[in-house]
Amino acid sequence: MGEHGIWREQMTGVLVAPTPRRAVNLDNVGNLSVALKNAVAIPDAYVQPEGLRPDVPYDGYSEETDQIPVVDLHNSNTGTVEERQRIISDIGCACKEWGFLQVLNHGVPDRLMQRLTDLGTRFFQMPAAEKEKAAFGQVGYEGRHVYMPERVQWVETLALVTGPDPNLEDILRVTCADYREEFIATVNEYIQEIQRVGLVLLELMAESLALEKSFFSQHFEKNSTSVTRFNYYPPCPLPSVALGLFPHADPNCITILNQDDIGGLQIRKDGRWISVRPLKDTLVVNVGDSLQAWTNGHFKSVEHRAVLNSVKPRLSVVFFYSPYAQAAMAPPLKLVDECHPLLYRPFTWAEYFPRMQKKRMEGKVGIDTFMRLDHKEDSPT
Ligand SMILES: O=C(O)CCC(=O)C(=O)O
Ligand SMILES: [Fe+2]
Repeated sequence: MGEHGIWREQMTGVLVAPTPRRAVNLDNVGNLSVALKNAVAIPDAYVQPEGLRPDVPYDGYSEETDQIPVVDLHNSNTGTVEERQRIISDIGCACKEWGFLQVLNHGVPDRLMQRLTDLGTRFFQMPAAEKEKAAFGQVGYEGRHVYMPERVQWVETLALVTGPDPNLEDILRVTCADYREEFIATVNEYIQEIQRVGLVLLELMAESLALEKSFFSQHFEKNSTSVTRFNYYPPCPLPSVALGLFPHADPNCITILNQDDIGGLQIRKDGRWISVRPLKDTLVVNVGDSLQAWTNGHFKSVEHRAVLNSVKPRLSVVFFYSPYAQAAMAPPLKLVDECHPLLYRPFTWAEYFPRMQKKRMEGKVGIDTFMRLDHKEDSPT
């Protein structure tokens, strides 16, 4: 069962202690300093080492923010050949250059997205004891995310296996009595919709690489592996020293994220952190490490992190999508040539996932450690 959640730590009074437990340098934090004027302290475990503290505040939007690719899927099925070709090419560029895009007109009803985020928020706003009834180690509720020894991420999560053997009903069995049925039905409805979007994206991605349209998607149609995770970031009195999620790349193939309108997701491009502006009714799409390897490095997984604000809680619902566990992710010959020598050996999700999980990776190095052909220390762990 879960240990202390963030809220419980607040209850202990640590967050309202009159004297800061650690001196915090508020220089160079831009407009966050205003919000931080009345800040007091947060538990030491949430204070990150200098090098990890966010150098860009959650709403520090820049020119680069506006260059993040936004692709309108409206004509992906019904448009002219040229319109469809344009979408394919935009998605291809986004996956090669950014590993990241936002998609509009994806077809998931706005009402459903809203209902899902409302129910997720309702879950996290329950008392700690209620949430902890849904804590089962790696799945379900987790109120304290220790990432490196002694370092904790300022987030609470609810992780649900949504494929191939969903555990949603088991996880919620003894909690959320008032809205359990509605929560389960809404998640199930959302999963149907988001899988459909995922398959469309995988088809467009394959076409952008001049592969058969079903090259990737055929391995997702039956028994795909998916986890859906609700991330809840309570307001943090000292957002310039804490982190919601440490920098990481997702290990799966593609990630589709539905978020509220607060903001806090940042991606790293060419060494710089860029704040992603939440766009209404838009889904965020990440290339994950497995797809980077499967495409022989033509697509890049994106390093990203979640930063905090001191005023409002934030919720994101993240769908991590991978093929069925035994599907061989082998780069196609078409993507291997003199300029692009074979980088990764074929692997399955069943093989990669447990290895990656055992070794907590920092930043964007997981796939290279385990699957890259020229990696020297690829020893079994
Ligand atoms: O909440 C976010 O914006 C990021 C979530 C994320 O990166 C993850 O859950 O892997
Ligand atoms: Fe992520």
